Amino acid sequence: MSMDRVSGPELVLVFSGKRKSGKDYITDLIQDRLGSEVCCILRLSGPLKQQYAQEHQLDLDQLLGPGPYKELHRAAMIRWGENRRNQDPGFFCRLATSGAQTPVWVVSDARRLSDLQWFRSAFPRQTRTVRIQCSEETRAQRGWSFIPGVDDAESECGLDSSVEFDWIITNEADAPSLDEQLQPILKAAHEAASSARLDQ
Ligand SMILES: Nc1ncnc2c1ncn2[C@@H]1O[C@H](COP(=O)(O)OP(=O)(O)O)[C@@H](O)[C@H]1O
Ligand SMILES: C[C@@](O)(CCOP(=O)(O)OP(=O)(O)O)CC(=O)O
Repeated sequence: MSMDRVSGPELVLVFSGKRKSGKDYITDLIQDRLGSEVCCILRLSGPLKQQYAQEHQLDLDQLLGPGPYKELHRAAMIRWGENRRNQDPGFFCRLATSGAQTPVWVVSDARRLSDLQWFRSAFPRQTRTVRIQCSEETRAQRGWSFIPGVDDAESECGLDSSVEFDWIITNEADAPSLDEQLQPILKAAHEAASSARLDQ
């Protein structure tokens, strides 16, 4: 089946959540369930890290991974990205989405109202928002500790209030299983994929 789509996505799932809440883990799981023909993961931090690594001679693979390396550079990357966004709020959204061709897009890391606004205005019919949440204890077990200038800044708190999410996922050991919680999202994705097939 050809996926050379020119018509844009059928569904755009925009994820947000604090660092170590599990955004990468859960969006990977969703892509696993849907397959890469149906679903691509778009990271707004992807083009940011790429450009930042190039300008500062850093190891891009390590910046993209979940380990401590990116934390060393996070505060400076936030400042660098904010400069860019202040000039053009859609800058990273446009770069991250250019070339995406699957019917379902999973955006793994919205952080600011301007990110949501960009997707809602570019894809008003297709955009749904998903919040991933968990306790600070769980985040700490995954390696998180509070850093002033990072955890109290817009990058982490920009979507804490005044957003009504379409779905909220609790990523904790004692919450219902992720498969169960992700069911309505996967259902919407399957529907979007079949309507894309009908359109072809
Ligand atoms: N439900 C889970 N089960 C097992 N490990 C998890 C789960 N959720 C997250 N993790 C692990 O916790 C760490 C942080 O998750 P990650 O997805 O990188 O968070 P974020 O992208 O929100 O910063 C990673 O090492 C990840 O594999
Ligand atoms: C400078 C950043 O883009 C770094 C984001 O890196 P990740 O998206 O990898 O972070 P977490 O998954 O939440 O740990 C943050 C920003 O404000 O743009």
